[in-house]
Amino acid sequence: MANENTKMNIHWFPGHMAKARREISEKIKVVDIVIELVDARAPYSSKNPMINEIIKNKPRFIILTKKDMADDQYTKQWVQYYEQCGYQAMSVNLKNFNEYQKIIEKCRYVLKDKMEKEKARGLKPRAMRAMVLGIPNVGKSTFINRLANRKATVTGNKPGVTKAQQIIRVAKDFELFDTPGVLWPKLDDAHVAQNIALLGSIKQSILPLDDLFIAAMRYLSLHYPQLLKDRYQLEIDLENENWIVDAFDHIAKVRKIKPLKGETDYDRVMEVFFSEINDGSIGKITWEDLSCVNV
Ligand SMILES: Nc1nc2c(ncn2[C@@H]2O[C@H](COP(=O)(O)OP(=O)(O)OP(=O)(O)O)[C@@H](O)[C@H]2O)c(=O)[nH]1
Repeated sequence: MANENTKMNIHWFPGHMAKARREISEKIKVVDIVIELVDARAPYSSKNPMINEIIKNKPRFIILTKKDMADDQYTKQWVQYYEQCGYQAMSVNLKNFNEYQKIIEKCRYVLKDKMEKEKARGLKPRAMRAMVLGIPNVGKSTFINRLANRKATVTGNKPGVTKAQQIIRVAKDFELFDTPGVLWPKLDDAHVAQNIALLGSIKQSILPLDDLFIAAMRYLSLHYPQLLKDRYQLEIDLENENWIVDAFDHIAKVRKIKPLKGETDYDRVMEVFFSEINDGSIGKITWEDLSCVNV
């Protein structure tokens, strides 16, 4: 995920949020369906907290990306949950996904009534129009590029849309904004900030790294002890008050990290650990279950 690191520099200030919101609110007027991307490894934390207010009551299709890096069991539960909430939902690995027709078909299904009503009112038949939204790093560009498949024709600016935005036609009856709406995560919530730092959607270093390390280790020891055992031959006993120091020392030993001035090189241990979390080499991990939606 080396190229992800270059993308983690977004700092959201109130001005940025207001601008993003304004831009999306403007575009949304000419959109029939919103395709919202969230990261399957933390579907709640990778959602924008104000999405409902921003997109109002537009039909929504929620796509959980990076399912190849998430826990399949949790992913299934999250997809079911969104379906129960009345949305279309699907999990994908965008690196190996070629069923974009399926996505277009689902959009057609959702918009069938609307399009038929327009036809019955004598309006000229037109293509459905979609817009992709999501917080940084969830796969928006990958999704748009693949869906557009480069062959897409640029249909140009439409009335009511600012100049820089282009709408591309990706099927006879399906159009898409060529740039995604970038939304902010709920960074004032410590649980969310930690999760999205672990996903690589914000710079890990904007949080106290040792807190992030402790939270991640605690979570893994409770939910994925086998992954820690397989990757680092590490078994954590949270009852032991020294568990975190032991974990640092153990990983340093297993990864042959040289001591610094006679002490475990804690920074290097964290660097190794976070990079293995980011590139998925520790295993398929989901950082939150459905219990967080009631928070
Ligand atoms: N393993 C895996 N990687 C993915 C998937 N989808 C996207 N990626 C990777 O995630 C990184 C971010 O993807 P982008 O498409 O640039 O994400 P974005 O949402 O446009 O990011 P911003 O431009 O920061 O808003 C890239 O390295 C992609 O290759 C997926 O389903 N699985």
